[in-house]
Amino acid sequence: MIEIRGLSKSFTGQDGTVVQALQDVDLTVGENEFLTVLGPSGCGKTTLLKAVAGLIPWNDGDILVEGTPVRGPGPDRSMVFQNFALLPWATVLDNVAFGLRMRGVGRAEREERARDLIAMVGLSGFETKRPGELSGGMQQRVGIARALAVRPRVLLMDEPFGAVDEQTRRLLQEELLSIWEEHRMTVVFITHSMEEAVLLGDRVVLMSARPGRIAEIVPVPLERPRSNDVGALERSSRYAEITAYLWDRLRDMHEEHRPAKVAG
Ligand SMILES: Nc1ncnc2c1ncn2[C@@H]1O[C@H](COP(=O)(O)OP(=O)(O)OP(=O)(O)O)[C@@H](O)[C@H]1O
Repeated sequence: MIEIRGLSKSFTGQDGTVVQALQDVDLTVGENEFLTVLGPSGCGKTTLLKAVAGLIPWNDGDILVEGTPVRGPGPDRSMVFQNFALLPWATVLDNVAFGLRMRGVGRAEREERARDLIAMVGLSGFETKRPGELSGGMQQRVGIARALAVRPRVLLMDEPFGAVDEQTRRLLQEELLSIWEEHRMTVVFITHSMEEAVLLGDRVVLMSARPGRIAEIVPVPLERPRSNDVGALERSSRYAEITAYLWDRLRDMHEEHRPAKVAG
């Protein structure tokens, strides 16, 4: 579904220093797979996602989505950002319908589709509100509805639940799981939370510190559907085993990058 081959990306800062954000990344994401990505801060997770979204150019390598090389953004891919990135002056309805409007979908159809999506994310009744009038969790629901409005084959999520409280995060995780269970699409989901990575993912990609590479891919053989009893899943021994393994691996990766102690 998504094939990333030999992807490298560097940034040149204003002072001329070059930061190698990604180096030789190979990754294949399966059709309708839910892939979660974990890695230390600054290892290039967002850069990887933006490249797949077609939002930034890269130096080397190829990205193919359903066999077609990525050359820029497209209706087959939608992105959900951590900071919601909604239009502050537009209503919930207009925010959700925005992508459809850009694609020339007529008003009646886009509003109908937007209303359905608003209902799907539990925001019926808030159509005429503006983002500033909503809580963080509600704003992220709008972000998700907006991303889904164009019926993408690929949903790219950059730490979407990082800015909301724990309870809201849990609700959003369950909602996302149930939307994905019903509508199936390929999801690449970045998170800083090991628990979240395991709870949601079919596989967890561990990225190493800069320059970002794929350190390991850990399968998550937990049963699906998972949305109906996330609590039971978290209490299972298999869940505990996988999260413990990820902890160990991330600790090892951290140790590898710690400067060696000087003797004496
Ligand atoms: N536009 C840019 N210009 C210069 N450097 C950049 C730019 N975008 C990212 N970088 C650098 O590239 C590296 C990777 O950044 P990226 O945001 O992809 O990391 P990340 O893994 O998503 O981090 P975090 O987990 O903290 O969000 C970082 O060192 C960052 O400073």
